[in-house]
Parts: sequence; C-alpha cells; structure tokens
Amino acid sequence: MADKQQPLPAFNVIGLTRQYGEGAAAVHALQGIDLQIPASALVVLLGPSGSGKSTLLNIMGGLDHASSGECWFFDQALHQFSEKALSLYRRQNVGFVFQFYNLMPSLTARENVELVTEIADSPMAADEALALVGLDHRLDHFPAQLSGGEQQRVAIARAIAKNPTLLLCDEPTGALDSATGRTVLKVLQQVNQQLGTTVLIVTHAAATAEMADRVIHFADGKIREVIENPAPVPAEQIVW
Ligand SMILES: Nc1ncnc2c1ncn2[C@@H]1O[C@H](COP(=O)(O)OP(=O)(O)OP(=O)(O)O)[C@@H](O)[C@H]1O
Repeated sequence: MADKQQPLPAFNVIGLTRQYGEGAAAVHALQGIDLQIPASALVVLLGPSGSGKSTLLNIMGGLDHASSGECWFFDQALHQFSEKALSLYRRQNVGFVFQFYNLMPSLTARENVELVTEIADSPMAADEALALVGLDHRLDHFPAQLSGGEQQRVAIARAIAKNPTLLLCDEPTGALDSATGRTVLKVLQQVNQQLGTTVLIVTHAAATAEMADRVIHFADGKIREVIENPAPVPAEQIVW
C-alpha cells in the first residue's frame, strides 16, 4: 500500500518518448525517459548536444507534447492536457529562463517585469522581484543600459515575479562569461532556497552540477545516469 505520508514529486515521468518526423527521417529525441524530481529540488541536466535535454524541458514546461509515455506534474497528467490546458498550466506554474533574455528594448527593467505581473494570478511586486535578483538599483534602466548578466537577472525576475512553482532554465549562462554566469547561478540557487521553487537547469557548463541536489546525465535521448548530490556547493564557489 502506498505510504500516505510520502509527498508527491514535482515530476513523475514514465516511459516518455518524443519523435520528430516520420519514417527514415524520424529523429528519436527521447527514447523512454523515466524520472522523478522532488518538489523544491534544484536539478541540473547535462549531456552532449542533441541528447534530448531541451526536448524534455519543453515537455515539462508544457511547450511541447510527448509522442508517448506519461508526464505527471504533482497530480496533473500533462500528457493528457489539451493545448488550452497546457497554456493555463504554463501561465499558472512555470517560469522560463532562456539563453537569450528576450527583454523588450523599449521598456525599463521594472516595466519588463510588470508585463508578467499584470497578467499573473498572484504575482509579487516587480520591484520585489528585481530586488531578489539584486537589481533594486537598476529599476529604471533600459536593457541596452544593462550588462548581459544584469539582463539575464531581469529575465529571471520576470520569470519568478508570478511566483511559479517551477523555474525551467535552458542554457541560462550560455551567453555569459564565467564570472557573470556565476552571479546568475547564485540568483537561481537563491530562488530555489528562499522561495522553494523547483528549479531545472539545462546547461553545457558541467561544473554547474556542483550546486545541484540532483544531476541528470543524458546521452542519445536516454538518461545515462542520475547522481544525488548530498552537499551542493554555493554557486559562488563554482569555477568553469
Ligand atoms: N522541432 C524539431 N524538429 C525536428 N527535430 C528536432 C526538433 N527539436 C529537436 N530536434 C532534434 O531532437 C534531438 C534532441 O534535441 P534537443 O534540443 O532536445 O537536444 P539538447 O540535448 O537540448 O541539445 P543542445 O545541448 O544542443 O541544446 C536533436 O537531434 C534535435 O536535432
């Protein structure tokens, strides 16, 4: 009998596949993924280019559908969701951070974050979100007046301002030098620790694994290895 005290994981992924195209041209991006991610964990996904990391992240984020298998978010069966239900799921639960910040150049840092807080159900104030990422002194700056790392921190503030349960980050430090990347990782770790947000980071910067509770290694559309890290290090100590 199931242990009633056992909390549901944030994600329970069972036999997930994703195929692009048909026949001889088909790409089997995910070839049967089984995975559990506990709520409030910080998880890093590593693996060679084309191994399926972004494909899995996109399915977990409700941006894409699996070809077969199950993807549970707590008790919600994402694999059975309509486009409309996925859209609501994304709006209510998911913050996204990508390699490129996608800020509106004609809006200030505060206004970029307000774009999200105006349509979210229970947002934090834009100024509060920007203070959390250490940008309370840059509220009225435009993206062109900010460094790459600062722009990425605005993008993170925008993602967390709607108080998401889940923060999905695809190459968040990909466009940054290592020192600046470290400040961004520190913010992600802080969001995880202070807000309890489940954070998933896809990256090529293997040293990022040191700050994770759990590291998932991909190869050829499969999970090669999952490593639990009993003692994640503070992001500021990471060197790559
Ligand atoms: N929309 C698509 N149409 C066709 N093939 C796709 C599509 N998206 C991804 N693929 C293919 O699926 C496979 C997995 O891609 P995915 O982007 O998930 O890999 P990744 O591990 O995130 O790679 P990277 O580290 O380079 O971002 C690759 O072979 C890729 O070319």
